[in-house]
Amino acid sequence: MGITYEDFLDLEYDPLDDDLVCEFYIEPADRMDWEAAASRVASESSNGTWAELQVEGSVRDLSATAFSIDEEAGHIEVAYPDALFEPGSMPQVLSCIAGNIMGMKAVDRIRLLDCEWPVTLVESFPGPQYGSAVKSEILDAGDRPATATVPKPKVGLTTDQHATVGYEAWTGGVDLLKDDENLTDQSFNPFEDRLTESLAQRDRAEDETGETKSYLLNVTAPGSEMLERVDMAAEHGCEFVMVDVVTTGWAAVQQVRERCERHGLAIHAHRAMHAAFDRVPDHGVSMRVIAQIARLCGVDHIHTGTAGLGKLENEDTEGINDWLQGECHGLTDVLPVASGGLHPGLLDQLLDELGANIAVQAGGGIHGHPDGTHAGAIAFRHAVDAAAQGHSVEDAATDCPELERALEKWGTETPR
Ligand SMILES: O=C(COP(=O)(O)O)[C@H](O)[C@H](O)COP(=O)(O)O
Ligand SMILES: [Mg+2]
Repeated sequence: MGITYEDFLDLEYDPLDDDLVCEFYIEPADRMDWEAAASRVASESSNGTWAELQVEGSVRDLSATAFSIDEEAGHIEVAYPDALFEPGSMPQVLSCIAGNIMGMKAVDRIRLLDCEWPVTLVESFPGPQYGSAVKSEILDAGDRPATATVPKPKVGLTTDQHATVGYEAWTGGVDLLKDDENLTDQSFNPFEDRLTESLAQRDRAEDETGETKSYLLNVTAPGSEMLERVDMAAEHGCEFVMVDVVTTGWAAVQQVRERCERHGLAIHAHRAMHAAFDRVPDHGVSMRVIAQIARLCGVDHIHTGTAGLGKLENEDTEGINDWLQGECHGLTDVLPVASGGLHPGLLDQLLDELGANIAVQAGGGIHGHPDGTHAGAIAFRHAVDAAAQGHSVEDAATDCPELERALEKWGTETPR
């Protein structure tokens, strides 16, 4: 029996409960009508190809089905049979639903917009260990956002300078020191030295403030080295690790998740490079899907933007955050991180948009304070506390000179 790509289309098909259903935006190529393009997407992303194939037996059980086409919206839906996927392997799932189809000539543009994950596939992934519960299980953030800061300049500080910035920020009220996305193990600030010296300053800050403080240590590294860094974090008493999830790749994230399970370490996902996939609105993979992948793989926090208030392009943050903290076959939720161009003057607007069950991160918005890091941290934390109680940052500034100075410098505007 011969199959061609037309066999991957059935507009009467009703997806099974254990099908993975993916929604794509597509622009069919000139020579392709909508049905042919939708079929080619289903075919190439499951087990077909451009040529007619002679196949026997159960091969067809692995074929995907394009079952809905909305030409006006440019959206199609494709149902993938559970048997197509290797349980628990995110690389293999993505090699299907975001693989060759991203570059095939049958479509001029294609964007994976959203996935409906079936319980069978969801249960094959660990999901987060803590999720937003880190705010109370590890930190003292309670009902307010967790706060974090990245030393700036993002790389170049010595280990001593880095740890000192941490001390200044922690004693100013920030919960978490965070490495920047490209700070790993460089000669000017070696990984293990940074870990031990920062944690020594963390201990000092905890003694002085009586608050729990911790460190989002960037363990990003090739293969087994990254796992060794996770072990070092645990050995030295750190409660978190940070991973650049897109540049390391999802198989590596899954390995880190497995290692972190052993140590009870929470995972902070930095998403550097995501914009290569999600910034151009008519092609690639949406941040919504990247966030879904990250939750399945088991990160506890992930950057999802600032609802347009910060310095970076943001997709539909609210929809992503709602999914990350919504029900999905019993998966633990994920704490969304708002970061990128934030400063104290934006925090009431930010919480109006995103609520308080988030983490908020500021680098320049703390270290760029006219009176330095410690004052910047005081201003940031005071603004967070006030915003979490529904007060404006202007009102909050009346009893916080450091916040008043921050507002004098940055006002309540988005930076450019
Ligand atoms: O270092 C920062 C922000 O520093 P600053 O506070 O100085 O802007 C983060 O890398 C960005 O937030 C990443 O972007 P996103 O959070 O959108 O992934
Ligand atoms: Mg950064």
